[in-house]
Amino acid sequence: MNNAPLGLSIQQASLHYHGADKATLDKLSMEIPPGEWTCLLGRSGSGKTSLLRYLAGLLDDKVDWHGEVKCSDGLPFQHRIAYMAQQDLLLPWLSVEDNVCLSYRFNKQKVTSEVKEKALALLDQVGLLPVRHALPQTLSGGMRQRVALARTLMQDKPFVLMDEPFSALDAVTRHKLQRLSYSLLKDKTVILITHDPQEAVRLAGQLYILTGTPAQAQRLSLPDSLPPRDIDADSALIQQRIFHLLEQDYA
Ligand SMILES: Nc1ncnc2c1ncn2[C@@H]1O[C@H](COP(=O)(O)OP(=O)(O)OP(=O)(O)O)[C@@H](O)[C@H]1O
Repeated sequence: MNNAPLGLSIQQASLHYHGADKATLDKLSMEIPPGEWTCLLGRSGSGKTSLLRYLAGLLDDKVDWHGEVKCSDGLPFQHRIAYMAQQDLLLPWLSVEDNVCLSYRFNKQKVTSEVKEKALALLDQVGLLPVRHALPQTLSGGMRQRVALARTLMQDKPFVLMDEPFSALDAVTRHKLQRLSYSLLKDKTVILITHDPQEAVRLAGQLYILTGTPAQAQRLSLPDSLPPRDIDADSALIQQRIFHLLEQDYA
């Protein structure tokens, strides 16, 4: 099987919730390059989550959608994505290890010894092997998001859609988890929604900001350095520009 990372092209997309007065997105175009992180910013309500949920196939019966979504290999996009949300969505009655294997249970696939081995290897990578039998409520927020990250990796999909997965964490834990996620998802094509300009500039291979009502996507340039970036003068300037664009859109 060819495991080369895949890209995605979204062209002239419009999304309109049934019964809503006007469209949420209109004429939105984005190029998502393979094997990179594409970060998506925008004021609250601009339509970031709607876009991701539509791509994940979660809005098919709720919206009218026009436009083209094309994978670089020409095959359908849906069913080839993993989704990681702000809430870790761990099942409280399952152990850490069983939560990581959840997609197998959902798909009624057997959790074989090979599957278990893979889950344990991933828990080791996210530093949670010692707590594999623990229940989620006994873990800190950062640990729970690491379980969610291991579960996302367990699904082994070429596309990973992340909706503010680090936003509830303290600054240091967030920083560590950004670095860990970036290294473990290195062969994946990631779309990350964030409200944090610093996080966006740190992780983005590509940066879009949704502006206007209905929203369109505007691409911003990034420093020449490779992500994950440290804060320097160039990245601070881009953060400033993001703030400026967001402020204008809130006005
Ligand atoms: N099920 C729904 N039916 C009708 N309108 C909806 C529905 N879900 C969201 N919307 C509307 O679509 C718009 C975009 O919402 P969305 O949650 O995608 O924005 P967002 O940019 O992700 O916001 P935030 O940053 O606050 O999470 C909002 O005006 C919202 O009220």
